[in-house]
Amino acid sequence: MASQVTFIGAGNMASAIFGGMIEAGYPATAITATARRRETLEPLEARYGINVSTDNDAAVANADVVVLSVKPQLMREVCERLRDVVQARRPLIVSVAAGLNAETLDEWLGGGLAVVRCMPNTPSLVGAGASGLYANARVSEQQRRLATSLLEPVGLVEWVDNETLIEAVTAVSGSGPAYFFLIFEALEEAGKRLGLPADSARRLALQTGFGAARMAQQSEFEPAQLRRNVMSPGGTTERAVHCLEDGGLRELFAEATEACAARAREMAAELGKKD
Ligand SMILES: NC(=O)C1=CN([C@@H]2O[C@H](COP(=O)(O)OP(=O)(O)OC[C@H]3O[C@@H](n4cnc5c(N)ncnc54)[C@H](O)[C@@H]3O)[C@@H](O)[C@H]2O)C=CC1
Ligand SMILES: O=C(O)[C@@H]1CCC=N1
Repeated sequence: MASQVTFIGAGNMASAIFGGMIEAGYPATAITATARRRETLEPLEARYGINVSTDNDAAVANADVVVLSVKPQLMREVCERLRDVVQARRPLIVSVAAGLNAETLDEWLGGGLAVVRCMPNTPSLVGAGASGLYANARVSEQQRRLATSLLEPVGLVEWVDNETLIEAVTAVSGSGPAYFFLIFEALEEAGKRLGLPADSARRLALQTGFGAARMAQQSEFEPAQLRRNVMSPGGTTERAVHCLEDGGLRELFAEATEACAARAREMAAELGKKD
């Protein structure tokens, strides 16, 4: 029988994950999602056929897995209210919240729990996500496989063996879609400045990003070689790439990802503060 999975906080990330699970054949009847208001839940119930509830305690009472998917700032209150029912049931806890470490979550939930910390990203909504996962010492091999099977339907799953690496995952793939959206915006603007109609510029930019990613995933060559293959000596790409390199693109990515990881650490310190 399928494990009973309860999502606390039926928002974007939760619906991406359970939507993917259902598409991959997971029984909707084994999935429950909660929110504060019924209006949030009704469309999800109608679309996916999952169980919905505004009562977090009741939704956790029979769960094998509890996916914590409310905003990080709400997590403490949500966890502390769930403490009794979680301690009675002791399900596998999976958190997708940014900047909250496994130990803090475990403490808020009363302690001694198997906790998987996951950093997914929004392309999970279209089945092309990338998630980094970390398991605390109480997570069994079978629970690891279960967590993998929940996340794999919406994209790539990468386990890390040190929790601090979740900050690096956040900097690369959790926040990463925003970097690429920014590049698409900039490329579209640049295309327009060169005279392309706006809609053509956007389509060309997006398809080029998609094509480059797909090609790099399928190719036997690494991205640097694929880039060199486009750069004919003395040609157009060489000029453009030198311009980006001279402008400090690599250093900017190093700085941006460091800033991102530092913010994740800051959030962990702020949110995990003891009273
Ligand atoms: N948006 C992103 O790119 C990413 C988000 N995350 C994490 O995912 C988590 C959720 O983010 P989103 O889905 O974007 O937020 P969201 O705002 O779409 O979803 C949160 C949901 O929680 C519900 N909620 C609020 N209080 C509740 C309570 N007391 N009980 C039950 N449900 C309650 C809200 O009604 C809402 O539906 C966050 O912790 C965030 O850090 C992680 C990776 C990427
Ligand atoms: O910006 C944030 O805090 C969240 C976590 C990763 C993506 N969005």
